[in-house]
Amino acid sequence: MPALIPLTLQPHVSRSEDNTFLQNMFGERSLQTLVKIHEQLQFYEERKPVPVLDSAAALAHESLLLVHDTIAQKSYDPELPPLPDDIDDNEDSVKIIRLVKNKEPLGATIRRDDLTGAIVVARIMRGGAADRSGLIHVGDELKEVNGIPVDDKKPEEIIRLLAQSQGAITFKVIPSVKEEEPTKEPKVFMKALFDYDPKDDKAIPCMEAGLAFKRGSILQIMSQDDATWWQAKHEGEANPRAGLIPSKQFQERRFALRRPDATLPLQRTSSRRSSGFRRSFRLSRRDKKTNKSMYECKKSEIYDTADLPTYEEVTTYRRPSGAKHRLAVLVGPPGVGLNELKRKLLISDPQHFSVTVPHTSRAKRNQESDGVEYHFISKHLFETDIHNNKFIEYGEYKGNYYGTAIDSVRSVLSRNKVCLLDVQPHTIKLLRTAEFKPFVVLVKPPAIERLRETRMNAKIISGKDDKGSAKPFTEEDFQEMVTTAQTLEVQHGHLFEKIIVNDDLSTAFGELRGALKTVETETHWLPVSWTHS
Ligand SMILES: Nc1ncnc2c1ncn2[C@@H]1O[C@H](COP(=O)(O)OP(=O)(O)OP(=O)(O)O)[C@@H](O)[C@H]1O
Repeated sequence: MPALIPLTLQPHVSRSEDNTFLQNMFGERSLQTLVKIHEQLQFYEERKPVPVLDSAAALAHESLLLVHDTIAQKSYDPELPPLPDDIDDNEDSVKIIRLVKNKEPLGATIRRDDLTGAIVVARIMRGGAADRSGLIHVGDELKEVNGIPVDDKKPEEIIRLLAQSQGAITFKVIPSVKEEEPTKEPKVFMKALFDYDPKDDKAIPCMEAGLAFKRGSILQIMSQDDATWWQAKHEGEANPRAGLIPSKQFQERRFALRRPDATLPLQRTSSRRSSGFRRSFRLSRRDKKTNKSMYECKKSEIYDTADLPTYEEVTTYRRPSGAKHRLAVLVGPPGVGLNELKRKLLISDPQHFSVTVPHTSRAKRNQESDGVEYHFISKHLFETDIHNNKFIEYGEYKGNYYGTAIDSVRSVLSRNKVCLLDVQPHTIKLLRTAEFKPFVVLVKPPAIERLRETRMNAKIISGKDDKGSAKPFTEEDFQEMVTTAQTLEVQHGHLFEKIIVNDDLSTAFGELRGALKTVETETHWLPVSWTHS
């Protein structure tokens, strides 16, 4: 039934199409409902109704918020019809997108398609403005920005155009046929083993989209879709926007190319002494005369080319109560004070800390007991054990072998004690297993001026002669300590979870003890591979 046109309007309606239009409009049910609501409201307004419930105002407020929330949670993106398969190039169906952009970047990168020459969206940064809008997708072809055609523009020019625009930006795009699958927030965390600054990276497709980080940073990897550029953000960072970082594979390749010397054997930092693995033996020895340079390193010091430090996947770990402790590994240049720090730890809590008992093939002396100063074994057995890789480190001095057996470490750990072990840096990688979960600390010397001040009365056990006599530090010792520490940090920095400067001894000791306490009791990051053995 045609609706009636109000009388007041009738004289103005002369054309038949106007008449049809008005009839249709007044015939619409929604309009009629609105008019009815309007009339009811007017009716009640005049009667000034009293609320039925005292809490009516609060209820109304709550309902309003509920309605707001319901609406806010709904997606009102326009549902575009899928593109037909037989899309004609000359008849591109375009999509007009209007985004309101504040100061943050758009969060998308573009490139010129080699084949078609078109400007296409190369990637969408997770959590960025473009991603959150859900309207722009990888592969979309960009035709216009704010009405300016971009076909003939270089990607850099377009980026500039985008960076300059504030507020609403209108894009005209030809949507890519394949739309990206929405993915769940990934839970992959990587510890960065190198420093990275996109400003120094010529290869990055968009410097502004890069994410800078330092060695030791924990990164949440948001996307590994691209083989060369991952998307990541700093762990715990509230901002959902991801940045570009080089992928593990790509960075490894770059490191391998950048460091042709990586395959060369390491230069010994000191020809004077083969420092390091004598140390873990010395603490448990009473015979102080025959220590030090008596051991010759037998393990290879070849730099492992597989050790290109990029990223290591990590996860959170908290030592279950009663579980074995992580192995506490100390590394540092000769004379820096590792022995002193271990001694202080042992004295501070002998029930809690312990060291390994070394093995030797030399004959037991009268005052010695097997298993106290050393485990005394035959030369033949020592050689068999070497052959069977039973030693973490071993050496030979005056025809006798000395070494730290892996089982000695196990023995300390199985007594539920923290095992303090100091090793040569190249040994660390043998210990990096789920069983030992080594917590590796580098002890560094302070600046040389401070060494001169603090070590005035200290003595270094000289390795120049075989007697191992203790002598005051020389200027050369200090210099060597500083340069060795620098080399250690450059070559093995990625292996250290903690770096302590041994300036004031009690401060350094406090720091070391605090760090050990933290790994014993608190949640921290650990390589994923160590958590499922
Ligand atoms: N912070 C410090 N301040 C002053 N003296 C120190 C400090 N740390 C260590 N020393 C002293 O320096 C000397 C060398 O220390 P220590 O023997 O512990 O070194 P080390 O790292 O074990 O060296 P190496 O393995 O080459 O023997 C000792 O006399 C020690 O008391």
